[in-house]
Amino acid sequence: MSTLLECKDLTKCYGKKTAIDHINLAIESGHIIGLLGPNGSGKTTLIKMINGLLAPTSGSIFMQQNPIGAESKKHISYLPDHTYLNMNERVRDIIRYFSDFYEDFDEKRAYDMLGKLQIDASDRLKTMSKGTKEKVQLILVMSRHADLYILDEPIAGVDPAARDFILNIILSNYEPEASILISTHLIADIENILDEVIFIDHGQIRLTASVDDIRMNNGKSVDALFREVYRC
Ligand SMILES: Nc1ncnc2c1ncn2[C@@H]1O[C@H](COP(=O)(O)OP(=O)(O)OP(=O)(O)O)[C@@H](O)[C@H]1O
Repeated sequence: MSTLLECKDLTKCYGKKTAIDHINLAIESGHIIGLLGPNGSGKTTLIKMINGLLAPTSGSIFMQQNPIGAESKKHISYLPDHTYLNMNERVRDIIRYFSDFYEDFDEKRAYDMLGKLQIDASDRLKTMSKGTKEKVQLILVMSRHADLYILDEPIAGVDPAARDFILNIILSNYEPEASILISTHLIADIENILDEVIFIDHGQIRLTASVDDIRMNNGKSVDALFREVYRC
């Protein structure tokens, strides 16, 4: 096990608003980590900085000892909270673009997952339901052989019956040495696949713990602990 990602004294301000407040964080390889926090706690801001889409106000981020940049992007597969795909495209054409763009993209894996979810690769995105579009985007992201997968709300639009199936697809399509950082409000649905959680609040880390420790020490599920910690 080695450190994949490190945030050192990381801060992001939007004008006078501090969205991320002097965060220190390390993500080890081979773990599935839930990034959990209430609305506006800073999850998406943190994720965007890790993906090089926002510049920190101060502090630094290192991916495999390198600062965030072109090299780190080769090793991070990112599912954003909003789609960036062209809705007019057919799935098979998008797969071809991804295959051309990312050296680590595995077309066979993408078609296997599409088949399991009975999604027709000749369909255009704009003809699909919101949940199916989300499944396609998740498949694209999980079809890369990345070292770190960052999923911002991966199952929000997927119906409850399909969620377990999607989670299994996530689990069966990443290498044991890779890590997955998942931001979600659907904690109860996802906590069974998590190894660790990070609770974030007002841009600060409130708790980092293994899911087993939470269950043993608190006698609670992660969902129950979250509701207790963040009770309004
Ligand atoms: N572009 C922006 N300009 C100004 N303030 C912003 C901007 N983006 C986010 N913020 C503020 O930064 C804080 C953190 O927002 P962020 O979107 O990172 O939270 P989040 O935890 O992802 O929220 P949610 O769970 O609702 O998606 C919030 O107070 C938000 O209003």
